[in-house]
Amino acid sequence: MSKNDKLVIATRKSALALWQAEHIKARLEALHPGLQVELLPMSTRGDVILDTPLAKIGGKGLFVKELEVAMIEGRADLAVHSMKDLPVEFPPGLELFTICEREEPSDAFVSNQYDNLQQMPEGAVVGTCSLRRRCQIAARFPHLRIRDLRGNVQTRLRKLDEGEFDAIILATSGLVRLELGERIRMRLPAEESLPANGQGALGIECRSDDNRVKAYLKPLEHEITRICVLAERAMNRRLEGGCQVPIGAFAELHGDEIYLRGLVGRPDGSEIVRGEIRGNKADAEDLGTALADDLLSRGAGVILRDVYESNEA
Ligand SMILES: NCc1[nH]cc(CCC(=O)O)c1CC(=O)O
Repeated sequence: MSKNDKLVIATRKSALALWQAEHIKARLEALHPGLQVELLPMSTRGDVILDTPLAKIGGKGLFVKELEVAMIEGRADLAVHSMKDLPVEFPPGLELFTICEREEPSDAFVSNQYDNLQQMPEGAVVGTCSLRRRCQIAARFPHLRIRDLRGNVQTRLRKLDEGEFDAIILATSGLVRLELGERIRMRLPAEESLPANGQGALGIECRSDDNRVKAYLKPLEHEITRICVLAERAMNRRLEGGCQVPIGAFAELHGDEIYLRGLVGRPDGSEIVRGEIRGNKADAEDLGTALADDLLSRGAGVILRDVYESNEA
């Protein structure tokens, strides 16, 4: 780590992505005096195609491809991702090196009229683009109408304020990062809305062979978060679930014990298979895989097959 060294962070241009990149830049510069960190803001295909549900246009990878090319070509050294949005696999030459401390993992209920979902009357409209949120709300509140809501955090709030929706559901961490936490009327407990794997945690991707960059990133690693997120992602990997299927996965660490909860459901909420598992933190990935197998054996396998078949038809 020489004096006057420089790192470049490839980032999307949404307010949340820029906040996340700035946050990591500030942490790196505070940790390593003399290090200079620059942002390289880029548009990705996922940002350009705004009017189609994500599941239909190829899913999460769309938001990271351009950033990864920039790292492979050496125009950037790292990329900061929401762990939730990251595909399970990485291209050759790149890896997820750092998992940073998780902030609030919950989903947030945002409305200008209501304090919570329970208060909403027959036919009221809830906006979300996440099948996972849709499924869990539809199962508990069949009298509500759920409509697709895409766009970045500000766009979604604008659509709420313009009256297109009576309430919307967003990730708590995204709102808090953008200093919009006061818009939250209720943080949904995990029993009501089990979060997505990795929700609330940031991950940093870099070149596998770049020890200079890795040395700078090392102190940002948060072991507890890594253990939890590894268990959650292992569950998703075993389910081979993309974003066409509602899947929730949420791990907590109590001492050395992991408590992992998972669910697989039908998008209309007509069926949800839930499970949980406890075990030692050393076995994080095995626990995730075991919970996935348990869910598959109790009906999740049928749901996954049905959803994929109906997509192909
Ligand atoms: N899918 C969009 C996305 N990706 C990450 C976050 C912010 C929360 C996080 O870091 O997990 C959000 C917004 C949201 O879901 O409301």
